Amino acid sequence: MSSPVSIAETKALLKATLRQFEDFPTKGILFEDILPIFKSPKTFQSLIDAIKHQIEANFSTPGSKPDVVVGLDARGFLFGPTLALQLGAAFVPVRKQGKVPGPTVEAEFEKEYGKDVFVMQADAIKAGQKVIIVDDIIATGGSAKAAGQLVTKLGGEILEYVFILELDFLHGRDQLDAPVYTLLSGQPEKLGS
Ligand SMILES: O=P(O)(O)OC[C@H]1O[C@H](OP(=O)(O)OP(=O)(O)O)[C@H](O)[C@@H]1O
Ligand SMILES: Nc1ncnc2[nH]cnc12
Repeated sequence: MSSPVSIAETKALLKATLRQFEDFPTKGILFEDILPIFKSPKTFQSLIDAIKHQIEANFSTPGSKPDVVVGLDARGFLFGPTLALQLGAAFVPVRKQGKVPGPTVEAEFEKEYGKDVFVMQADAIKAGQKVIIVDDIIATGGSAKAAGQLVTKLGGEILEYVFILELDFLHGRDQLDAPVYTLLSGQPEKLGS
């Protein structure tokens, strides 16, 4: 595997990799496409390394280490399991309604372009477990807030939310009751870091 890259270089790689599509999935939305990240092993690796180092720096004592990484359906599944493995933590998916068998907890939410329902298996998280919630993008914060509600319902403790990109003009982080870490933040068409 390639040698480690700095956080600054990781941000530059990510910024150069993201691309935008107008009026997707609905008119008026400028869609940020993160999928090209996963076409480049160097960019994917540096993304995982940057998030892992940040988490290990902030949650390093034995009692503060994450037990579980929760990833949001569907783009949080692209890197959540890899991150969990690197941290030595479990991975738990939050899924959209109708996909999860057995007893569940559910939360309705609104996002930048519509409404949805998130579902988690009721035995997915044990009371007192420490949780990192990951997703690709925070826009209005509706999705992340709903995922956080499910974790809290099961007695999990949210250490931090992690996103690749924050559309900061939508103030999504104001919806969240735990620290937020993002690699990129800004206007979609003119990303700042
Ligand atoms: O902050 P919000 O306004 O809630 O928006 C952010 C959410 O929207 C996107 O997911 P989407 O629901 O489009 O699902 P997908 O991952 O299946 O494409 C994105 O991956 C986040 O989960
Ligand atoms: N503008 C956007 N681009 C990609 N994913 C999103 N999820 C919510 N808003 C989004």
